[in-house]
Amino acid sequence: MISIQGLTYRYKQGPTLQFADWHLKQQEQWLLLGASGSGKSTLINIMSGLLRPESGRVEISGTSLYGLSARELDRFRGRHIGIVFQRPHLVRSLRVAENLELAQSMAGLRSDRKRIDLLLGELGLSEKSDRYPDELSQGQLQRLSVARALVNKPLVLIADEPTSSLDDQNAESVIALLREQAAANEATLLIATHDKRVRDHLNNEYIL
Ligand SMILES: Nc1ncnc2c1ncn2[C@@H]1O[C@H](COP(=O)(O)OP(=O)(O)OP(=O)(O)O)[C@@H](O)[C@H]1O
Repeated sequence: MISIQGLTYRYKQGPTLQFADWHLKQQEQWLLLGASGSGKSTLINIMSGLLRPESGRVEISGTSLYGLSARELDRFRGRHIGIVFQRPHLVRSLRVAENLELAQSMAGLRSDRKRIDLLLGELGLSEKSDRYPDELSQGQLQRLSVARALVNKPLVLIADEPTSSLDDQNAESVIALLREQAAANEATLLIATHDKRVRDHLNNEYIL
């Protein structure tokens, strides 16, 4: 479903990174593990379509990401790849539901308020639908970024260090939320982390 082959990346004033081939099947749930500096964020960005590798391929459901034009890649990413960033990427001047509508229109999809209301309900944010991001707590913002990642029913849900700034209880609940939501949306889940607390929860590991 998602696979990488022969990937390398070279930073101009930095190291050349090589990544072993990897194949993730539909609906599998994986951890990407590695010490600080081992290349997790680099690999996540390449697999998310955000960073063109020096060589190699990333294939998602038969589409070679870096064979697409920039415009096609933007569309594909918006439509099929849900990314939960370490810090939520939200538009502060738009309300919660409007942020999700924006994610739909950026992927070239029609506004689907039913989908938005369903997700906000599942993530305990129904009452915040007309609020602005600045009016939300950290935990609520994190749930909103999960909603944003899932709103277009992506094939893949990718999270980069989703628990690094959280206490034990919140870390547990974010992992549970990602797992449940990936399963409910039939998405493949990939979590990059160096957080040992996450390790017990998923049994597929790719180690850098
Ligand atoms: N813009 C850059 N220019 C040069 N080198 C870079 C750049 N970004 C990252 N690197 C180097 O590339 C390597 C991999 O970095 P990356 O951020 O992918 O690691 P990571 O595993 O995500 O680390 P962490 O867990 O600390 O976030 C590191 O040695 C880093 O110093």
